[in-house]
Amino acid sequence: MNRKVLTLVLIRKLNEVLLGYKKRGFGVNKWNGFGGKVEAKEGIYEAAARELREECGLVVLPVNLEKIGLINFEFVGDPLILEVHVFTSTKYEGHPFETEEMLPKWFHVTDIPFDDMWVDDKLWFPLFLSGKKFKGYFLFQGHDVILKHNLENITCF
Ligand SMILES: CNc1ncnc2c1ncn2[C@@H]1O[C@H](COP(=O)(O)OP(=O)(O)OP(=O)(O)O)[C@@H](O)[C@H]1O
Repeated sequence: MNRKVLTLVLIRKLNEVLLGYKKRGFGVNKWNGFGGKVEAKEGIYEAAARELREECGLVVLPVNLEKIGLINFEFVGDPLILEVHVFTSTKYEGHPFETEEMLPKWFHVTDIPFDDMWVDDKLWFPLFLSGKKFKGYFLFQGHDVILKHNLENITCF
């Protein structure tokens, strides 16, 4: 089984979450957190901080990232498992700006654009928004249909 390790960073203010509109590549035209592939010889926290900076200019120290989720995604017909490590942080520097990859925007927690996000987000975002940690698995058929999933609350990583 092949695995690709990815990061996903959700920056939070009291009542808002920073999302980015993906302009190219995997998940194009969807709102999502910031993230991407962990490179060889790079730690997962460092990778998360690097991707955030590359995609919207915000600077976060790896120690200020809190790991809140681990999700494995499988796509029917594809042997590659996406292992996504989800982080949050309220401690960042800078102001988000548009890059070649993402258009950042703050969303109120009651106004998350689920209809224009990955369909799994609707299931685990409520856990994130209520400060819970979770592990999950999603089996996708194509990019829009979830055939099977499980999601569990955990107390710590
Ligand atoms: C299937 N359901 C999903 N639900 C929510 N989020 C998902 C996701 N599947 C992937 N993601 C996230 O989408 C980003 C892809 O990032 P992306 O820049 O395309 O990755 P990668 O570094 O491989 O790109 P390049 O190969 O360098 O172009 C990355 O944050 C990853 O965690």
